[in-house]
Amino acid sequence: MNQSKEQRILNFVLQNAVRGDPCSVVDTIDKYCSQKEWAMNVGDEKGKILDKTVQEANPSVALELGTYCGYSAVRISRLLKAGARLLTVEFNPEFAAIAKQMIEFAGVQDKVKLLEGPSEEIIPQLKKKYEVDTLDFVFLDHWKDRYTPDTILLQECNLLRKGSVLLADNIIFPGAPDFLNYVRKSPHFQCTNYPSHLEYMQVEDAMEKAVFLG
Ligand SMILES: CNc1ncnc2c1ncn2[C@@H]1O[C@H](/C=C/CNC(=O)c2cc(-c3ccc(F)cc3)cc(O)c2O)[C@H](F)[C@H]1O
Ligand SMILES: [Mg+2]
Repeated sequence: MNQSKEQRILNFVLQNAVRGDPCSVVDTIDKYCSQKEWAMNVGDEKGKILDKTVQEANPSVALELGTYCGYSAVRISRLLKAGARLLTVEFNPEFAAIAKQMIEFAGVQDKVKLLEGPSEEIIPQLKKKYEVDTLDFVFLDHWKDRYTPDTILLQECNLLRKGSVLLADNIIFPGAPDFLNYVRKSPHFQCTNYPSHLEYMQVEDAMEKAVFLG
């Protein structure tokens, strides 16, 4: 049975990156996806915006929705302080298996917990089952029409506190118009837009930061 694209990306990392070196894993995925096969990783240009936002937030507990191959999980976790952790959610078992191997190869498995299942089921479990009080940082990069319902769900589950930072990918392409509307119109969020480009392409894209005001 021939391999999936995601399996080919993982194999390229296993053969070309440096085990235990998250930066080399990130760079190797970018190399493969810019030269061989496009894939929906946040990429290096938007990745730099992600890096700055994570460093500014300096989270103790971070959540990612949509792990995919683990590119942004490795990218985020390499910046976390000692004792800080990233919970990343992925409901596709094949992608979860790839991401798990990617995270372990990068050597960040002690900082990252991959939660396999749909975000709408996992978010309500974060407090009791995963011992989360509130989230300091949330990266939204899963199905674009799920950004808004999951942002509402995070609030309903009391997982956001004054200053919690949400960062959403793909505001322009593929686009998340209802999310943009929701957070920009809400008195509970302070929004900032970061123009950029679609990963590995010369197509306009953007990220939106939405800080919860309580
Ligand atoms: C809904 N709840 C979920 N729970 C857990 N895991 C989930 C859930 N929903 C999805 N997943 C999981 O999260 C991932 C989904 C990522 C979706 N991302 C994109 O579609 C996306 C698309 C493009 C794109 C741009 C140009 C073009 F020509 C074609 C595509 C660019 C991007 O940067 C993207 O992020 C994963 F696949 C899915 O299993
Ligand atoms: Mg994306």
